[in-house]
Amino acid sequence: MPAPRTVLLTGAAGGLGTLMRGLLPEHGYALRLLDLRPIDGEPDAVVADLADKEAVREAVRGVDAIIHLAGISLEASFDKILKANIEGTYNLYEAAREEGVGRIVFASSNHAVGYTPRPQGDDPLIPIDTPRRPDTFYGLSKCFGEDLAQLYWDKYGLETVSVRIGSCFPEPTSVRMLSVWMSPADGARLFHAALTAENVGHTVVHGSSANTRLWWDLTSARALGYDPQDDSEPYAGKLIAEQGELDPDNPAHACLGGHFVTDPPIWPY
Ligand SMILES: NC(=O)C1=CN([C@@H]2O[C@H](COP(=O)(O)OP(=O)(O)OC[C@H]3O[C@@H](n4cnc5c(N)ncnc54)[C@H](O)[C@@H]3O)[C@@H](O)[C@H]2O)C=CC1
Ligand SMILES: O=C(O)[C@H]1OC(=O)[C@H](O)[C@@H](O)[C@@H]1O
Repeated sequence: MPAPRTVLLTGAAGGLGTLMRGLLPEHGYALRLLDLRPIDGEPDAVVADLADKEAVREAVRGVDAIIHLAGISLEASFDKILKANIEGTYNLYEAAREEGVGRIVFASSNHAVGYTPRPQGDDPLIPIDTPRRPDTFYGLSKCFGEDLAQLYWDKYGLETVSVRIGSCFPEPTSVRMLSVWMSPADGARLFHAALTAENVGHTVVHGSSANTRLWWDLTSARALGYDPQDDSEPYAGKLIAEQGELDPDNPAHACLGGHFVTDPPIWPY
């Protein structure tokens, strides 16, 4: 596959989309933007719902690859998740197949395996082939997306890198995030590696920085050429002083998915 230049970024108005709009052009990409919501200062962005199959097909036409971030990013009712994350991701893959797009980078999540106990003491890091244990309907939709990606690779030769993102924000804001944080700059490095590595088929990777307190194995991400440069450790002293160490007897501290394993739906719309 020739190196992609023009990349459709779905979910471009969101938190991660906004960070990536700032960082990915430095890696040489021309971005086409799509979101449900208009984006300030981006009059050419496609404002469309993933439910609108015609609009999605038009948006993917002519791009070399897609970074798929759009969707509901927290727990919500099953009906909402079904529409945005399950049907929406299906519509995007169908459009990509019909338009001959060669590769998608799919924003999966740690919540696809959120009930996995976090390593404690000398426990080994969580491997990338750990069994699925979604912690929410949201996490379940990410399992669906990964399986859809596998189907479209096996059946149609459309490649995907599914990135089980930990927490990608400018700074970690909780003690848990010290272990799963992905700095925005490392996020852009990982997306770049996922777009350019050869022969990925469908590859699943963990998405985080090289944190001192890492909970999961980054081998499959590094095999794409990802070389993380950041570590959450400088934030550790302040966060632990404010919040205390994780309590292994608290279910919301005992699993990879953190409070997603215990909280009710929190999507605001
Ligand atoms: N930020 C993080 O740390 C993590 C993010 N992810 C995933 O990465 C992606 C981006 O996350 P964030 O930027 O944090 O979420 P966000 O909620 O800030 O952004 C999501 C964007 O998708 C758009 N969107 C929602 N439904 C849509 C639809 N039907 N059609 C078109 N656009 C739609 C929203 O308008 C929003 O701008 C999400 O898929 C999320 O599940 C996964 C793990 C961690
Ligand atoms: O686990 C986490 O920290 C993150 O995981 C996700 O999948 C969510 O989209 C994000 O809003 C959370 O902050």
